Formats: sequence, C-alpha cells, structure tokens
Amino acid sequence: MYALRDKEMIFVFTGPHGAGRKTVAEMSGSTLGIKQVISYTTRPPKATEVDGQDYHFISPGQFAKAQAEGEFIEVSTVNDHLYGIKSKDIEEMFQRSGSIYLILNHSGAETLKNLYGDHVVQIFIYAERETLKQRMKESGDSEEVASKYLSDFEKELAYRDRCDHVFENVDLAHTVFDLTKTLDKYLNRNLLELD
Ligand SMILES: Nc1nc2c(ncn2[C@@H]2O[C@H](COP(=O)(O)OP(=O)(O)O)[C@@H](O)[C@H]2O)c(=O)[nH]1
Ligand SMILES: Nc1ncnc2c1ncn2[C@@H]1O[C@H](COP(=O)(O)OP(=O)(O)O)[C@@H](O)[C@H]1O
Repeated sequence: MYALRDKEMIFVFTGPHGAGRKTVAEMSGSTLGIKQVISYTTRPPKATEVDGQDYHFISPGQFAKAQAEGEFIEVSTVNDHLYGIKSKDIEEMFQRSGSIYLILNHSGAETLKNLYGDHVVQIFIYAERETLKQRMKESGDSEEVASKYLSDFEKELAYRDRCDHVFENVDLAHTVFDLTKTLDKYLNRNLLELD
C-alpha cells in the first residue's frame, strides 16, 4: 500500500447516485488543481462516457486477473457490476497532484478511511429522493433505471453521519462555492504545516 506523506490528502466524495458528486467534485477539483483517481469497472460505458476519463472500462476477465494479482486496494459490487481502485493509480496520481479525489459508494469510502485514516476527508453530497428522481427523469432515464439507482438510496444516505462534511446539492453554484472553500481549508492547512 502506498504510504502517504504528511501533506497528502484524499478527498472521497460519497452519497446517493445522481446527487451530483461527480459534477461538483470535477468543478471544485479543477479550481483547486486536485486530480481524480479513476476507477475500473466491468459495467458497460454509457453513450456519453469516455474510457479512461469516466472509468477504465474492462472485461470481467481482466478485472478478475487484476484482482487475483492484488492490484486493487478496494473492490465493490454495485448493480451486479464490479468496481475497483488500483493502488498504483493512487501512487501515480500523487506524483502529479499534491492531493487527490475519488467518487465512491459508502463501502469504498469506508475502506479508504480505514486504510488511510486522517489523510481521508469524507464528503457527503446528497439531494432529496424526489429531487434525484426528477433529475433522472429530466436526463432521460427510464422509470426502471431510476428505481434501480434509487434502490440504494437509503443505504447510501445512512453513511452521511460518518462523513466529515455534508452538502445538500440543490443549487449547483452554491454547492461548488461552499465545497471549494471547505477543500481549500484542508489544502492551506497543509501548506501552513509545512512552514
Ligand atoms: N467502492 C467503490 N465504489 C465505486 C467505485 N467506482 C465507482 N463507485 C461508485 O459505485 C457506484 C456505481 O454506480 P454507477 O451506476 O456506475 O454510477 P455512476 O458512475 O455514478 O454513473 C457509484 O456510487 C460510484 O460512485 C470504486 O472503485 N469503488
Ligand atoms: N445542483 C444541481 N441541480 C440540478 N442538476 C444537477 C445538480 N448537480 C448535478 N446535477 C445533474 O445531476 C446529474 C447527476 O450528477 P452526477 O454528478 O453524475 O451525480 P453522481 O456522480 O452523484 O451520480 C447530472 O446530469 C448533473 O448534471
């Protein structure tokens, strides 16, 4: 496992699917120069997704091989598909960026917290169930797809109390503003500690 240096922070965005974790993490991340560690998955790409950018899309066979060779620091199954993060990607990303972020479900967030302790800041992004339903409908998801995603809603929501910061993502600009200020405090705290 990669041993983190004092100033290196891992921001984990978690919360229910569709809450806007990816959207707000990308916006704050690009403002602050923090890079994302991209997960590997056996789920097929959606029409708008790009391999290596949204996920590394791999076959179940490739996933099993990497898993058998101990490449993953964490693996989770969501809706019958496998997801995982590779240790080497965390290490490589730290070489490019002083701090990193990931977007994970509650089990991935918990695993990273257990592994990296105080270096991990858990950020919970959520919106009300009805809001998520409405957003999925507007983005063209069928009732069936939306209800599949919402089936994990309560389980993900229950993780909220374990997180360091909680943001209800209603107005996007507002969330990103508050989030960026919060992350910046951690980054500046590290700079001060280096003095
Ligand atoms: N534990 C874990 N969760 C992940 C990983 N990669 C993605 N996830 C989360 O697992 C869920 C996957 O759902 P998916 O339907 O693919 O949603 P999407 O990626 O948000 O479009 C989301 O909550 C992701 O944030 C990973 O490597 N480990
Ligand atoms: N505050 C917001 N108001 C309305 N729509 C939003 C807001 N934040 C995100 N979205 C939209 O909601 C959808 C889900 O966002 P995404 O970032 O993919 O969620 P997650 O990563 O949590 O699954 C996207 O279409 C995104 O543009």
